[in-house]
Amino acid sequence: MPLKFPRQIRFFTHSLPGTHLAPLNSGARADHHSSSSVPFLFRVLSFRLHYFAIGSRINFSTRPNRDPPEFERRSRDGGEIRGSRSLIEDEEELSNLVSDFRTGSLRFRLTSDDDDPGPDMEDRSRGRKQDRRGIRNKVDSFRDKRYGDRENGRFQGKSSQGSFRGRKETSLDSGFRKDRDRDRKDYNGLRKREDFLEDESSDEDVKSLVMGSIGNLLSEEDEEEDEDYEFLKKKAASAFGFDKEKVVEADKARNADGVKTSDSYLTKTRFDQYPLSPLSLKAIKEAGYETMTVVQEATLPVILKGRDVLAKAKTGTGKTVAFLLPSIEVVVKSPPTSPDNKRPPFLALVICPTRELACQAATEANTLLKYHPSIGVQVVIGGTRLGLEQKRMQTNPCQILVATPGRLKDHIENTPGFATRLKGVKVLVLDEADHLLDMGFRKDIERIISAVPKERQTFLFSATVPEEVRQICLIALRRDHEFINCVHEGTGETHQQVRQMHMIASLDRHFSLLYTLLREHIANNVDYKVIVFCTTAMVTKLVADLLGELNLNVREIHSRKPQSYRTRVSNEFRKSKGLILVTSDVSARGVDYPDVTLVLQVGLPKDREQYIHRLGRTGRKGKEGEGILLLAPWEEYFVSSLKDLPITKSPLPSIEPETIKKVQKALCHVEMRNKEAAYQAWLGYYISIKMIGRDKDRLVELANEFSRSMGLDNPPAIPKLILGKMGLKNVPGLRAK
Ligand SMILES: Nc1ncnc2c1ncn2[C@@H]1O[C@H](COP(=O)(O)OP(=O)(O)OP(=O)(O)O)[C@@H](O)[C@H]1O
Repeated sequence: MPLKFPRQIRFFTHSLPGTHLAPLNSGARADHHSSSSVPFLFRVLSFRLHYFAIGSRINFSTRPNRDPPEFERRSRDGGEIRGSRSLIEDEEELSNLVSDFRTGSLRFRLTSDDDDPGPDMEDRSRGRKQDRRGIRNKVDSFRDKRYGDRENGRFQGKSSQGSFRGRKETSLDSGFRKDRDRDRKDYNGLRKREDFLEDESSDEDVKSLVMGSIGNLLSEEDEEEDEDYEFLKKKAASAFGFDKEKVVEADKARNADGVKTSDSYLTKTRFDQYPLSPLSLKAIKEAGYETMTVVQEATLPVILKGRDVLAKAKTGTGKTVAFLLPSIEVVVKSPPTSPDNKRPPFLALVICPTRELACQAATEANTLLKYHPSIGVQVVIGGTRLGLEQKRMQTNPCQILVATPGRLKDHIENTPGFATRLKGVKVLVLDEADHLLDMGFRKDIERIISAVPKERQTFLFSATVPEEVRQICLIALRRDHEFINCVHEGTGETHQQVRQMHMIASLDRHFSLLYTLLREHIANNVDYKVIVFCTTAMVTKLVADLLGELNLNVREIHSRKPQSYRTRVSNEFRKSKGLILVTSDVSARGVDYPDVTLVLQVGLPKDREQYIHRLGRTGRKGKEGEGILLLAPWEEYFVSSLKDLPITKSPLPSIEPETIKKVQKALCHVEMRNKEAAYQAWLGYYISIKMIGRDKDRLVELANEFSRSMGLDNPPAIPKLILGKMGLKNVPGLRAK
């Protein structure tokens, strides 16, 4: 039975609540963390799509607000999936559909308007109206089915009060609108992203295919449905009794008092003004932390009261200490476990998105624990042998565990006694929460949340809080959690003391330009310390090789390097000056390299958040810094997503003919196989970017431009199998082997 899954599936978004059905008080926590009780729908919703359609048509849509580039306009065809069922009836089916998207196992055919014009506009509009009615009924019946039994209990009243009231409503609505306006972000949640891919998989191409295909599906703009969308949002909120977060705008409050400026990261509040353990205070002092940073001052009192917290604060402003310090307090206050206990409980669990970040958090924890000899920290991360970690955890019992999600899940499933130890968790921290919740980690996080007790305190910290995070709050945080926003509205999420520029140059000039910019920076900064971000691991390798050939002092970090190497280089870069680190997004978030003078981003960052986090490697702790984003003309559209940030277009520095020759010569020395790998990875990356990847012919033209920029007359041949996986079979301009 044929089923058409055309373009317009629209999901509910953040406004749907999950488990937060009870008024919260300290004694009524038990329900609030159950991931199992979270309807699947909410997890689907977290993809930030709006679910409208029922009947025989399921439509996907995002709402792009920018004019697409020329080549995109040409191919604004959307895409249609044909499947074999005609109705998504319930959560399970929806779940299957989405997990099929995730795994790419769903077999679908993309058709263009040319080969299948679909219904005319009038029909579509009629269809939509029916769909809207359908979804209204769906919301009602979903609520009744799931929560009918609670209507007479604590849930009752919440729905009648509604949740979109007063300031909270305004804040959420405007935030939501802003988010909708960022069209690509609306389906970012559906794409496994590069840094995750790099960390977790070697098969970038397959995943790129999945990303690209999904991107194609989520392309249609449809402004007509605003009204219904609003209706549904309110209806859903009312149906599920969703309370909005409390927004504590720390900077704003202080500005009003005239005490400090929005960009000052330190406050006058001392740590000893709070009831912290004297041993922690001693360690804090020794670490050189005299007063609290803004985020520490804003979150500590709330956390010490026992509340869950979602905190947003700019990069490099001390979020790690902000969540570790109160976590340590919880451990200090817990009764000691018997030394005979073979499986002593973990009391605090910190989850970080990358290995580097996990190691860094553990190091900070050890600094704060200096005078708590009885409290131990362990790190479990990918890239090391599971068995070694198992042994380490057995021989060095610890109360604080810092982990990356994938490896943590591995231990839950494979390490005897591990799950039991997790049952002791009193504090759960999700660091860089938004990144953790990128689709690739979402399932792991859900699994982890279901493995720790419901009765616990939870903190989510990040410099960026997109919609996905708000949705995961529903399953991770208690309903009475506070959203502490330390980013003063209007200042943007980046630091004022970091000068941001973007430059637009054709691809063939990128390498020479990069070299020129680095040379200039080095000449002007004796203690230069530069991070160059590249789009993929293999492009990173290529750029590092090239800069090395040009005799610059370069190190590289990306997922294709062994973990031991990554750790060594990371430590070296942390301590050094006069060094350039060329890296993929594995270094984009959270990594605390002091005194970075310049962050140079070459090519399109995967999204606005990633741009902000990458830039955040400079200007830390109130220091000055500089950021340059180098794009090709066809990537310039991305800059509009940064329009609220103080980034300006910079003229291009002149490139000496000598420089061009030197770079060309250096390129000749870069190994051919590295160029081939970079070319393939480049294609894989850009095919996942909707604005670029969906016009395959144009994409290949651009890839071949990239190939020429590496000094190749002919683009490298790509194995047929990979071309097939990338959906690029028979695209003119490609060479197959
Ligand atoms: N109260 C404090 N006083 C001075 N320095 C501090 C204080 N708290 C933390 N720091 C230092 O500030 C630096 C940045 O902290 P951290 O890495 O936690 O920032 P972050 O906000 O998590 O950044 P990102 O968003 O990039 O992850 C670290 O070197 C840390 O040791």
